[in-house]
Parts: sequence; C-alpha cells; structure tokens
Amino acid sequence: MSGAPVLTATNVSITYAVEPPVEAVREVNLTLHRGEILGLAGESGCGKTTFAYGVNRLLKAPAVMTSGEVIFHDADGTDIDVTGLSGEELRRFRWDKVSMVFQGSMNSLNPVMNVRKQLDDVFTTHRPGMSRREREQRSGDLLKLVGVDPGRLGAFPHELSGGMRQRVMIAMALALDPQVMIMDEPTTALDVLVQRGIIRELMRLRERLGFAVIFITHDLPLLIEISDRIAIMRDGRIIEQDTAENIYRRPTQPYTKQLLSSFPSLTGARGGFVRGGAK
Ligand SMILES: Nc1ncnc2c1ncn2[C@@H]1O[C@H](COP(=O)(O)OP(=O)(O)OP(=O)(O)O)[C@@H](O)[C@H]1O
Repeated sequence: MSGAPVLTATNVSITYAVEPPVEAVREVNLTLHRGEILGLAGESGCGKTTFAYGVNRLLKAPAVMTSGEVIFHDADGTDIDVTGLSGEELRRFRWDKVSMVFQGSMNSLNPVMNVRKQLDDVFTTHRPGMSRREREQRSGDLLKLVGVDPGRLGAFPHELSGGMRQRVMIAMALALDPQVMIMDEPTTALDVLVQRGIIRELMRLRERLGFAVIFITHDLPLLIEISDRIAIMRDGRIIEQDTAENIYRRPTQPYTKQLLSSFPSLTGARGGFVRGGAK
C-alpha cells in the first residue's frame, strides 16, 4: 500500500514563547509515505496538534518552529521545502498539496453561505480556469463522494447535522485532490455511529484516491484499526513508531503499553486485533 515518501519532517521542534516557554514538539522525525495512513497517538497536551499545525505552516505566535525541516515530495518529482514557503506559494501549497480537517472544522463553515458557494470559492481561488459548469459538477461529485446528497448543495450549515457538516468539510479538503490529508480528531465531536460511518467512508476514499493521511487522535483502538503505521507521542517527542500490528502486539515502550492498557476494548477478553492482522 505505501510507497515512496510524500512528506518528511526532520528534527522539528516547536516552542510556545510564553513565560516559561513550552517546548511542545521536540526533535520530531516522521516520514509519511504515499498512500499510507500514519496514526499519531498520545495523551492530550503531548503536542500532536502543534505538530500538525507546524507541518502545514499554520502556527501562530507565540508558537515558533525553533528547528527542523518539512519537505513535501510532490508527485511530479519536485521537493518543496514547506518551511521555506511564504505568501502566495504557501497559499497554493495548502489545500492543493496538503489539506487538513480538524475536530472543529464543521464549525468553520460560513453560516451565511450555502454549501455550493463554499465549495465554489475553493475552486475560484485555486482553479481559476474552471468554468461555472465544471465547478457545479465537481461540487456535486464531491458531496456524493463523502456520502451527502448533492441535492444539499443549496443548504446552509445550520440545515445540516454535525456529521453532514463534517462530511462537507472533508469534501472541501478533498476538493483539489491533495496528496496528503492531515486529520486532527476529525470525528471526535460526533457520536460513535456517525464517527464510524465517516471513518469507513474515508478509508474507502483513501483506497480510491490514493492520498496519504496523518491521522491524529487519542483514540488508540481506532488508530490500530485504520493505520498502516503508528507513532506514539509523549511530551513532544515520538517515543515509538512501528506498524499498527507491532504497536498492538509488540509494543516496546512502557508508555505505549500503558496507553494500550488504558483502553479496555484492546485488552479485554472480547478485544482483538480488528484487522485480523491481515494486511
Ligand atoms: N497558545 C499556547 N501557549 C502556550 N502553550 C500552549 C499553547 N497552545 C498549546 N500549548 C501547550 O503546548 C503543548 C502541546 O499542546 P497540543 O495542543 O499540541 O497537544 P495535543 O496533543 O494536540 O493535545 P489535544 O489532544 O488536547 O489537542 C501543551 O502543553 C499545551 O499546553
């Protein structure tokens, strides 16, 4: 499933320049391969979100990347130094190459614009060559992809359920065919059945479209189920990374074992390796 590297983070450190300073991410090295799902797990506050923001250059003061490099290996063979991008280049890079879906994304839809207009805006900004008809067609197709009736293009956010709004956000993140999607607790705010539905859909889309995913959550059982590899983060550092199966069956770090044992579903009699180990 996984291929050549698509994103490489080397020695990334991020500090919140407050008093006293908080070293939220410490010398993180992580490689994401084409088409792979890399799970990033760890307790609240360990630095997962800060790292995700850093990778996509979304950090705002007082957060400062104090060291490191993030390289995006484009499908056309060029390497893009993400840490060196600014202005227009950065704007084009985001959404186009790497898109993000956050836990609160569904609340970031504009309440006074219907779904059609919000999707349309992505295309008019990033794909100025597209005709109106193409934009309309693609918007409908995207809704279909994420399991929303294209008839809802005219709906305003308040007319959609939380799950549907999050699906619309995923559609927006997919709009430009990104090579990487960063998902930070994308379904945590939703009830379990809705979560499951969306995750299943995402996995299908990934198979079909081939994008790679950095999936961030404290939900280790979910990560074990969906990830190819898992990185465990603690106090800003990656303390262990391996295949999902090895993390589940043969964790080497006491902290990983502790994290696993904090989920009864993984250790209880009825627990089990959900993918059955077959990959
Ligand atoms: N604006 C800020 N100023 C100072 N410290 C911050 C700021 N934002 C986050 N931090 C600190 O940085 C560390 C990492 O936070 P981060 O949100 O990245 O962790 P996380 O693993 O994503 O947690 P969660 O799952 O709760 O979102 C924490 O110690 C947090 O308190």
